[in-house]
Amino acid sequence: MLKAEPVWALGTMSGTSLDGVDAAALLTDGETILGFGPSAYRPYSAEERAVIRAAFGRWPGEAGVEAAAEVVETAHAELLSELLEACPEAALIGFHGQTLAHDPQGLAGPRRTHQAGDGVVLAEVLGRDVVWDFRSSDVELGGEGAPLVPYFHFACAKWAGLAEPVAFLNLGGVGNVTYVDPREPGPEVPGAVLAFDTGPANAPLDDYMRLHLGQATDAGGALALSGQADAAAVARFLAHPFFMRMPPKSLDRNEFHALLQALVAPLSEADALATLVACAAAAVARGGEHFPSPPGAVFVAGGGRHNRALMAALAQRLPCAVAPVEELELDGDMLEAQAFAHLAVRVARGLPTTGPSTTGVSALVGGGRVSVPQGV
Ligand SMILES: Nc1ncnc2c1ncn2[C@@H]1O[C@H](COP(=O)(O)OP(=O)(O)OP(=O)(O)O)[C@@H](O)[C@H]1O
Ligand SMILES: CC(=O)N[C@H]1[C@@H]2OC[C@@H](O2)[C@@H](O)[C@@H]1O[C@H](C)C(=O)O
Repeated sequence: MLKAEPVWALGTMSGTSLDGVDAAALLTDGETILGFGPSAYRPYSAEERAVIRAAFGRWPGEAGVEAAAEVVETAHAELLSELLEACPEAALIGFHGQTLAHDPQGLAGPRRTHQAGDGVVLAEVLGRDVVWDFRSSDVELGGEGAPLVPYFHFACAKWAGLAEPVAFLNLGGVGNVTYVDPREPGPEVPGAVLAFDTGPANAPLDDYMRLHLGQATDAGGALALSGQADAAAVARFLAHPFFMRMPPKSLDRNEFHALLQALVAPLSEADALATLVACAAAAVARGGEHFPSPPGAVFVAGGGRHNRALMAALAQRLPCAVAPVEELELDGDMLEAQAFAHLAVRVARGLPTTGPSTTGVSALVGGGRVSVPQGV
């Protein structure tokens, strides 16, 4: 176990959007952020993306999973070797892997979650201790296994010197939010954080663009901005049982796929995208009703903050200021990768990474396996 001195750690995220892998360096003792280091990004090629996409929804041992894991490991090994040249002092790596399937409620079989990519392989290749498989033990102990970034959001609020409750919103393929009260001493203290997935965010937009326009994304939200949201479709979306559940709660990337694509199928392309944007924003606003008190502001990270239609819809629906995390001098493209550096240090120090208020697990859990290079 590491001592409590701060160490440089690298963290990675390969998110549900499947655009590529983010990696970032962080100086932390697992509680306090002491500095941000270099970061790097490696997109997946179209071929690599297809291999991973073919394994979506699959569990270990099923067809295509090994090939997907190999793509994930290779991409991470390449990116992390590069980042280690910029930050050779990094002692530890937090490797999230790529979520292929997530069923913590056991809706389609046993309760389980599946991140492709083997930390043992990466530890050997990179010659560093690798912390990985962050979600399984939380799910095994009854939690949702997600979201995992909230304890890092708490550290970010402290780092930014905030003195009142705020929310951090990640708009990836799926959205997740953390209500943070930085007046509390630590994230594991009851009342310090409340976190949950808000609902689908960019995934339905990307899926629609790919299926109807042969493009990866609605850049800047331009097409959505030219359309009109269908209020009846948004109301039907909000009638989904997910929105009746109390947090903590989490989502599989594709849980809303069929419903949303069917709801917008009769609409024009611009109206369909405007409606999907309105659904993502409405889901966040619905989630905000669970906050114990109104936050001073919602700070947004993840690719969705580049979508002007989505940011405008959020500003319209939320009862407080909405701003990108850059307003706090944080990097909204690297926040998740930095979170896994922070979480790796927490695991190495034996500190919890999730708790009742973030995943619904009944006790504090330090989730993650540590693999040490054997040098063979
Ligand atoms: N310039 C842009 N304009 C509009 N949307 C964008 C832009 N840049 C990124 N996005 C959206 O953000 C998505 C990527 O966001 P991000 O990298 O935060 O997701 P992720 O980490 O893969 O997902 P998750 O957080 O759910 O795991 C893209 O797929 C796209 O939909
Ligand atoms: C199972 C899984 O990989 N979930 C992701 C996904 O993408 C966003 C949202 O859903 C979030 O809960 C989670 O990722 C972030 C990093 C988290 O665990 O905090």
